[in-house]
Order: sequence, then C-alpha cells, then structure tokens
Amino acid sequence: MLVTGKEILQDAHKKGYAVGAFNVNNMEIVQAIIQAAEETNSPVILQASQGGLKYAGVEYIAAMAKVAAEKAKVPVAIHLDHGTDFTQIVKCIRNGFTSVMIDGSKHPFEENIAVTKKVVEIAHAAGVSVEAELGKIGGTEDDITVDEKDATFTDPDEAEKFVKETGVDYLAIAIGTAHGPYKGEPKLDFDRLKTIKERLNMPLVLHGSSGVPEESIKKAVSLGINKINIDTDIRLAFNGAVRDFVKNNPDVYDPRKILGPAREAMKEVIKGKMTIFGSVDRA
Ligand SMILES: O=C(COP(=O)(O)O)NO
Ligand SMILES: [Ca+2]
Ligand code: NA
Ligand SMILES: [Zn+2]
Repeated sequence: MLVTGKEILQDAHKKGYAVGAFNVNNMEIVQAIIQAAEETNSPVILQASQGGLKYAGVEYIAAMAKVAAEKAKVPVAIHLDHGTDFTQIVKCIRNGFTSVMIDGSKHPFEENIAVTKKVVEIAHAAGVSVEAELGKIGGTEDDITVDEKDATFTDPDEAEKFVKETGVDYLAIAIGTAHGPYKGEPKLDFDRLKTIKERLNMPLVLHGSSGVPEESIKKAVSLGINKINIDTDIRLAFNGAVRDFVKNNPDVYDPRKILGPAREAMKEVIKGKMTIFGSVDRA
C-alpha cells in the first residue's frame, strides 16, 4: 500500500532498523524492488533522482510507482531523491510522490535552512514527508557531484539547529560515505553518527551506501541509520546480467528475454540488502 516516507521511517526509527531506498529509472527496476519487498515482507522506498525523472519523465515514474505501491502487499513510499529545484519538487508532489528530498547541502548553512523550510511548508501542507541534507556527501549521483575535498561531515550542533528551524522529517548526514563506487574502503565516522542520533532522536539517512561493507552498514543501523540509499549496486546487477545474457545469446533480440534476467538479478541483490538492513518481516 502507498504510504508516506515518514510512516515507514518513524517505525524504523522506533524499532531500530533501516529501510532500503532504491533508485528507479525503468519498469524492470520498479518491479525488481517490489518483488524483493513482497518476498521478504519488507517495507520499501522507491526513489527517483532528477536525472531519473529526466530520463523516464516524472509522469511515467509516478504512474509506475503508484501502481506498484497500490498493488503491493507491503508499505511503499515514493520519494524524490536529491531534489534541488523547487519547481521539480512541487511537480513531484503534484504527481503523487509521498516524500521529497530537498538537497540544499551545496548552500551555506543559513541558505540550506531557508530553502529547506520552504519545501517543508509546502510538502507538509500536501501531506508529503521531507528529507534534507546537512554536510556534503561526496561522489556523483546522476546530476549531482561533490569533489572529495569538498565533502564535509555533518556537525551535530548545526544538525540540531537545522532540524529545529526546518521541521524536516528525516536528515541525510555525511559521515564518510560517497555516491558511486568506492576506490578504497569507506571509513564511517560512527562516533559522529552516535552523537547526532542522540541529539536529534529522529530518522537518519545514509547516502552512497553501495559498496559499503556489510558490517559497516549493520553498525550504522545499530547506531540509528533508518533509510539507506542504494543505486550503484542495482546498476551493477543490471549491467552484469544483461552483458552475460547478450554474450551467451547473441541471436536473441526480444527485450523481455534480455531484461527479464536483469530484473531477477536486481531482485536478488535487493533482497540481500533488505536482510542486512533488518527490514525483513517488518511490513
Ligand atoms: O545515495 C544514493 C545512492 O548512492 P550509491 O549509488 O552509492 O548506492 N542515492 O541518493
Ligand atoms: Ca549532496
Ligand atoms: Na557508494
Ligand atoms: Zn544520495
């Protein structure tokens, strides 16, 4: 069933588990995520970046996600990932998204508060939940890139002020993850996470979670992460399955035959994530 992001994440926050937020760009990815969620009885967040909406069209993503959510036997939220453009954010709200991110992390602190407050006002009036970001998460997610040197960790004092002034429902924090594949092994600042959780006592979001070792993810969940963003690991599963199939079946040209195995491969990866996050049987 279609629910708000807050409904899903408040439960995760209260009970100390995390829910996967998986990026979608096409029908097969949506279906893989929903199949994984139903097979593990897990709540789930379907999310699209501005780049994903540009590729498929917001109406297509919204239509597929709404059908998927309404038919699903588990709670599903539909989320705009890394919204930076106010008009885009309102368009998603108008198209039935139940959660939006305003990523004002590239602005100075006070400006981030201002843009976030504006989105919270309009989204909450429409019954839609809001995620914001404080601190700069490195790497590239579609149309958003932050250089290593500019990535700055979230300051707990600033976080407290930010949340009080904006009223956001959940906060994306920078504690050492980066979007996209990692070169070395990411070192997460668990002490910082622990402090921020104690100060904020609200759902927290981890971006750039593909490629983070399982133990680090589990430790982050135990310390208060409740929404975990995954994009790259789904892309890698899709890519591997399609290349394998095409290599081994050079004469097959039916898109269903080429994309079907990719849907299966993505589903398996996503089920694995749900197990690590602790969202299995939480629906
Ligand atoms: O944070 C993410 C996903 O990051 P990854 O591609 O590293 O999983 N999307 O907002
Ligand atoms: Ca950012
Ligand atoms: Na990553
Ligand atoms: Zn992200």
